[in-house]
Amino acid sequence: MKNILVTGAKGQLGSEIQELSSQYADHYFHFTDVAELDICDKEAVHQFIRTKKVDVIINCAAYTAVDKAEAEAELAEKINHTAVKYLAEAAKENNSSLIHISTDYVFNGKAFQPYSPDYLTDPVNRYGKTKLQGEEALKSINPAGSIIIRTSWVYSSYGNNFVKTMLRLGEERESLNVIYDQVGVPTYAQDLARFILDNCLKLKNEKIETYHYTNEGVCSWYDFAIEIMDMAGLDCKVMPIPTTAYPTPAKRPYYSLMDKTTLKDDFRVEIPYWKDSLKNCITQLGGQAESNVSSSTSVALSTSSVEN
Ligand SMILES: NC(=O)C1=CN([C@@H]2O[C@H](COP(=O)(O)OP(=O)(O)OC[C@H]3O[C@@H](n4cnc5c(N)ncnc54)[C@H](OP(=O)(O)O)[C@@H]3O)[C@@H](O)[C@H]2O)C=CC1
Ligand SMILES: Cc1cn([C@H]2C[C@H](O)[C@@H](COP(=O)(O)OP(=O)(O)O[C@H]3O[C@@H](C)C(=O)[C@@H](O)[C@H]3O)O2)c(=O)[nH]c1=O
Repeated sequence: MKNILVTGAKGQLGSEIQELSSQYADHYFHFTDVAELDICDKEAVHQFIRTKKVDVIINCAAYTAVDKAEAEAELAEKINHTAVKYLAEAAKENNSSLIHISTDYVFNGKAFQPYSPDYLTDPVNRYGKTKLQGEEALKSINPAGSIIIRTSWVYSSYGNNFVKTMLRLGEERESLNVIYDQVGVPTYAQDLARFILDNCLKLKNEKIETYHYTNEGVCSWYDFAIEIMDMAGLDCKVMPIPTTAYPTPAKRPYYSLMDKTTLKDDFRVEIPYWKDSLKNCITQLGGQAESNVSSSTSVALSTSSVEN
């Protein structure tokens, strides 16, 4: 039996872990979000981990608003860096392991083959910079049995994400411009949650390992949007545009593919193809919709009923 603390439990990944947790009844879970445990509160973090005798911390808490982070750099830095340091220090003191989640946005997007976990990092925006600072803090403190899992383009039926944005805009508009020259891999938070719960609760490594977990395959945001509209049965026409035609406060990496070889070798896992997982999520959204909107006939109709 492991005593597990999940931070940021109301976010996409935290919610998926929460939903799956009943299938892992041999463990005890503490689900906390900022109201129950603010990870920026050093004393509260130390006290929680010490008094609850936490064995494993799954840090799903983060500042994830990529564009807003350009203006709120200090807050992003506090949550994505300083708080990770507090969690790592508390983990080290209490012999707990820390499973920390990071991002493809630590890379600069200029590569042309998938980034290995030890490839040179060089974030192009504030969010990526603060996430990299968090990784570095964790590595230097090095609590035993801890890992960093970098993932990308996460979506879920919970929280806010690209899939739910596309479903909403797809209902509201006849056409939509979406960037075709940024490529990466969408990741269904439920798949990542399952991977963590199945594989990461009993790690024994002495030195922090960094792994990459995304769904299989590759696409651009444009391809992703086309597939979302198609699977949801929406008529909205998706038009491909270059990054230059969609100015945003934060730059995004053009190329975000990450090499999963070491994760697959070490954990012997099969990872779902992105389109199969997207279908599962859209089906789930449809199911949630039907229970919320009695006259709903399509998945797309329903997204606002589950939007935060
Ligand atoms: N979303 C994505 O596309 C990707 C995410 N990641 C990483 O995966 C991890 C999980 O992401 P995801 O589930 O999407 O994130 P979400 O933004 O959905 O969830 C993060 C949660 O953390 C909470 N939180 C914020 N500040 C604090 C705090 N001080 N103390 C405790 N909780 C806090 C948020 O609350 P509130 O909403 O109130 O701020 C929210 O509930 C993060 O580390 C993220 O960087 C990596 C790649 C892609
Ligand atoms: C809404 C919209 C977005 N886009 C583009 C902008 C951007 O390049 C891309 C994705 O936009 P979003 O703002 O939804 O996604 P973004 O917030 O950049 O997503 C990132 O979030 C963080 C937390 C991560 O860690 C990353 O892995 C990644 O998932 O799509 C369009 O081209 N058209 C549109 O209508």
